[in-house]
Amino acid sequence: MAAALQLDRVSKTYGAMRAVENVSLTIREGERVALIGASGSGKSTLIRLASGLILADAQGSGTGAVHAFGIKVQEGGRLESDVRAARRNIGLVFQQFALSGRLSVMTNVLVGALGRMNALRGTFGLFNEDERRTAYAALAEVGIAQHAAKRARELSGGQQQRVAIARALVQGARLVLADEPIASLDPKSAKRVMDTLVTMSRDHGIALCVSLHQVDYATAYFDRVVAMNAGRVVFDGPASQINAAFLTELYGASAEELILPSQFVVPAPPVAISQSQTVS
Ligand SMILES: Nc1ncnc2c1ncn2[C@@H]1O[C@H](COP(=O)(O)OP(=O)(O)OP(=O)(O)O)[C@@H](O)[C@H]1O
Repeated sequence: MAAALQLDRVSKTYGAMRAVENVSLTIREGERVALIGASGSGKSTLIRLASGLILADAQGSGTGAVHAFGIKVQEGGRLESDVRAARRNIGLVFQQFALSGRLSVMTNVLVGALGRMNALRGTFGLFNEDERRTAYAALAEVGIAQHAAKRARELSGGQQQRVAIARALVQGARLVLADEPIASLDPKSAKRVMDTLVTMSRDHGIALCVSLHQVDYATAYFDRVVAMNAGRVVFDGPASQINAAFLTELYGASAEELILPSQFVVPAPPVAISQSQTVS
């Protein structure tokens, strides 16, 4: 079975800055991975490389390759000519909500269906009844169907993130890459968004890779944690091995950024987000 995501010796340089250095990483179908690391460690760059939004350094054939479900995204510093085929399987959720604020919530979610529509229907946004039903069901699943007719910009940050998650569902994404999806949110909204992401992943078997500043969320919601430092993967293993001492050892002076603030209340364990629970 092809991996949901496979990065093979991928690097990215900006001028003299090695943002990502020789990273190889495999995420299996349905697997949930948290990506942690201090500011500037390369998390966002890695997610952008994985989705083909930016090109890796050219390093000769056989290196710098990214595949999603066996379909090539890029290799050797070149984007695959039919990158749309790979992107169809990849849903993206960003820190800044990446919705069209003046369009309705419903239309923003329907955008997820564009990749499967023919050019004419897509250009004019001629969504059919089936697509509208699917979009409404996705909005209901993330708990914001009641806001379907509102403009996206009228929603709170957390609600907008849930619109982006509904859009990934409508897209039929089998892998969701989320780049600091809770960084701009208050703790209650952040927890709700994390619950929604993990529930979506569980219920639909969608692989999930989420970059997070908050180590507490990484360990509470994910079995596998990948930690980055200065563009390199410096830890890839079970969340249970992550503790304050480990982080201090691993990150030295920048550990403070990663260690839980003492007043933080750890969110409910996965049992609270089991399949039987619907997101409200
Ligand atoms: N477009 C760019 N041009 C130049 N340098 C960049 C660019 N994007 C990222 N960098 C640099 O690459 C390094 C990695 O950045 P990246 O945004 O991937 O880190 P990050 O771990 O996601 O950080 P944060 O948690 O603060 O978002 C940083 O030193 C950053 O300044």
